[in-house]
Amino acid sequence: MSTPVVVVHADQQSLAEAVAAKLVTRIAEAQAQRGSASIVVTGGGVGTAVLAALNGARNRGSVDWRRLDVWWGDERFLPAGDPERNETGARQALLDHVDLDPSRVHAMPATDGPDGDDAEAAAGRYAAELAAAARAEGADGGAGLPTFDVLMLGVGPDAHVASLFPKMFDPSEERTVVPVHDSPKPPPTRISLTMSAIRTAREVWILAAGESKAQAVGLGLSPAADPLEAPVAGARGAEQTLFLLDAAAAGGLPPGVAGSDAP
Ligand SMILES: O=C(O)[C@H](O)[C@@H](O)[C@H](O)[C@H](O)COP(=O)(O)O
Repeated sequence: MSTPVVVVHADQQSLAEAVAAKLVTRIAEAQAQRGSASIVVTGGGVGTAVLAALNGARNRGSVDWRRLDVWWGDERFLPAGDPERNETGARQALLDHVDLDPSRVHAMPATDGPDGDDAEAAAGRYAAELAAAARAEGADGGAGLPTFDVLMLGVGPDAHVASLFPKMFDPSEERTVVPVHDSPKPPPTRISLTMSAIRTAREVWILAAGESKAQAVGLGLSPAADPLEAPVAGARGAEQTLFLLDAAAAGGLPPGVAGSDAP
């Protein structure tokens, strides 16, 4: 498990642009190394701003979009095309504007999909899609997950990540995808990767902007925090964990944790 590194940008827009440029670099590196790349995207304000910035990034031509897999960390369990779905926001911000292979865009199921409004079955279906990708990659160590080069997560003011809310998930859950009911953030029914699935990613990038996130970010970086109460404190990448923040979200860093200012 990697120790988090904190990078602070002036404001949300410069954060989004810097993360987008960095993402292009990581994707291009992964494609050079193993022929393809895989990212996990997140819903929410900053996550969507990053995808919009990626659409406008000067270096976006370095990505071979046909050799990119796009997965979701969580989804709001609503009908396809609903404006509240994370998929809808991601498509509008980026995915509809680049030449992706549609079979590599792995949206989470919608309530008008094959499982209807059965969130358990929909979560199981997504887990099966992940497991199939792991088998196709030939590198499945039994976890049922393909390689995730970069997994991005927004953070809630309550310190949730993906749809793992404080005291509402099982940190030792062995499944890779779970249904979530009675979410404190609307809508109430969601689908989410589990903490164990998140932690298999090579790199986990936590994205946060605004003063309302400062306390959650502080908890996420505090060695004393209990991940069950502050899920962001458990979100770590296998090789690297980055907290990519704007100045306001970096307002409550714990003692001894320094954020380096972005150049
Ligand atoms: O579907 C969702 O709501 C998310 O995936 C959720 O985990 C989100 O990323 C955070 O709540 C941050 O959202 P904001 O950046 O909008 O505050």
